[in-house]
Parts: sequence; structure tokens; C-alpha cells
Amino acid sequence: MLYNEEVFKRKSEIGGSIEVICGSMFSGKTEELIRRINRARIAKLHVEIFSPVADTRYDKSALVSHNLNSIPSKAVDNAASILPLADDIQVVGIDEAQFFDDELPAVCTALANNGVRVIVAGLDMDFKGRPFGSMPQIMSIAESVTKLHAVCVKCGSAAMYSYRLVPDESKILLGEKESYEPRCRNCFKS
Ligand SMILES: Nc1ncnc2c1ncn2[C@@H]1O[C@H](COP(=O)(O)OP(=O)(O)O)[C@@H](O)[C@H]1O
Ligand SMILES: Cc1cn([C@H]2C[C@H](O)[C@@H](COP(=O)(O)O)O2)c(=O)[nH]c1=O
Ligand SMILES: [Zn+2]
Repeated sequence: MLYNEEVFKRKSEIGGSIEVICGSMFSGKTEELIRRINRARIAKLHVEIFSPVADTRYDKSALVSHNLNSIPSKAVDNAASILPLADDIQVVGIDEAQFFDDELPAVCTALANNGVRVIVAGLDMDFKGRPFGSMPQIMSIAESVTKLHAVCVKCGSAAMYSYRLVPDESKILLGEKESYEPRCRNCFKS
């Protein structure tokens, strides 16, 4: 992973790229996004992080991980709003990408084609194990995809599913440990 990151950092000096960080809830996507953005800041690059305004769990002006690491971010209404705000930015982070509208892949492509390093973090699957939003499309157009795993709360194996604990069938239901737990394939199906 470090090797990949260094490759893409060097690439960003000559051209843009798209990196995806995906996985279940609690797999460390936000922490990994914060880590990559912090390294870009240390390299004195201009960075900006965007998240969908729909994700109102924490602060609208910061990304906050489950273990309460945080970094400043901007909440936007839709994917197209990112473009004018990313002028002069060299590294763009996008969190909770699964909640953005269908324009997000085109926005990521436009940024990368303009020399921006784009780092996209999001859930690859919803609580039923179905592909989530435009994540599959962004994964297919990305230079790099990192799939992270949480620890299955039932058996301790690597978890790739976000199991919903509450009887609500809507695709979007914001929440944390009261509503979801990470589970491995075996524990998710049983
Ligand atoms: N079952 C679990 N497996 C792994 N990490 C967990 C678990 N439960 C809580 N955590 C915490 O969640 C943190 C990851 O949070 P975060 O980066 O916000 O994840 P994500 O953005 O993927 O939901 C871990 O460092 C750990 O402190
Ligand atoms: C699986 C699933 C999740 N959500 C919501 C729950 C949380 O608010 C976010 C995911 O946050 P994280 O940073 O990845 O922990 O998404 C949802 O609305 N629908 C789902 O199916
Ligand atoms: Zn398990």
C-alpha cells in the first residue's frame, strides 16, 4: 500500500490519478483517507476534502473517524459542486462517496484529467451486500483500489459486510454501532 501511495504521489507531479479506499463500516476508510491527506499536507500540497451534506453524523466542517481522528472538510450538496471548489487544489479527498449522485465518476475523471490526485473513500456495499451508489463505477476507472476490512464482531475474521441491526429496509440509514456491525461472509449469511 505504501508502495502504491508513493507511486501515485510521484504521478501527481506529472498527471492526476484516482485512488479508491473501500470496505465495510469500521474498516478504517476514513482513517486511511486522513493518513493519505496528512502526508500530502506534509509534502506542502494544496489539499481539500469533500463530503456529502447528507452525512450529518458529526461535524459538517470536519471528517471524523470512528476512533475520533479528524481533519477539516467541506460539506457539499452534490458532486458537481466539488469542481469550482477544487480550483488550485492538488489533492482532493472525497469521503462517504456512496452517498453522492451519479455525477461523481465524471467529476473524479475531470479532476484527474486536470492533474489532480483524487482519493475517494466509501462503502463498496450496502447492508444487503449490494453495490453502493457510484462506487463500483469509480473503482473501475481508478488507478488504484484499496479494499480494507474490519474485524468481524462475531468471530474475529476479516469483515467485508456491514450488517444492519435495526429493522429498517431503506438503503440510506445513517448510524454507527447502534445500527450496524461489521461481519465476515460466514457470519453475515447466518
Ligand atoms: N469491529 C471493528 N473492526 C475494526 N475497527 C473497529 C471495529 N469497531 C470499532 N473499530 C474502530 O474503528 C476505527 C476505524 O474507523 P473509520 O476509519 O472511521 O472506519 P470507516 O470509515 O471504514 O467506517 C478503527 O481504528 C477502530 O478503532
Ligand atoms: C451499510 C450502510 C451504511 N449506511 C450509512 C451508515 C453510516 O452513516 C455510513 C457509513 O459510514 P462509515 O464511515 O463507512 O462507517 O453509511 C447506509 O446509509 N446504508 C447502508 O446500507
Ligand atoms: Zn465472522
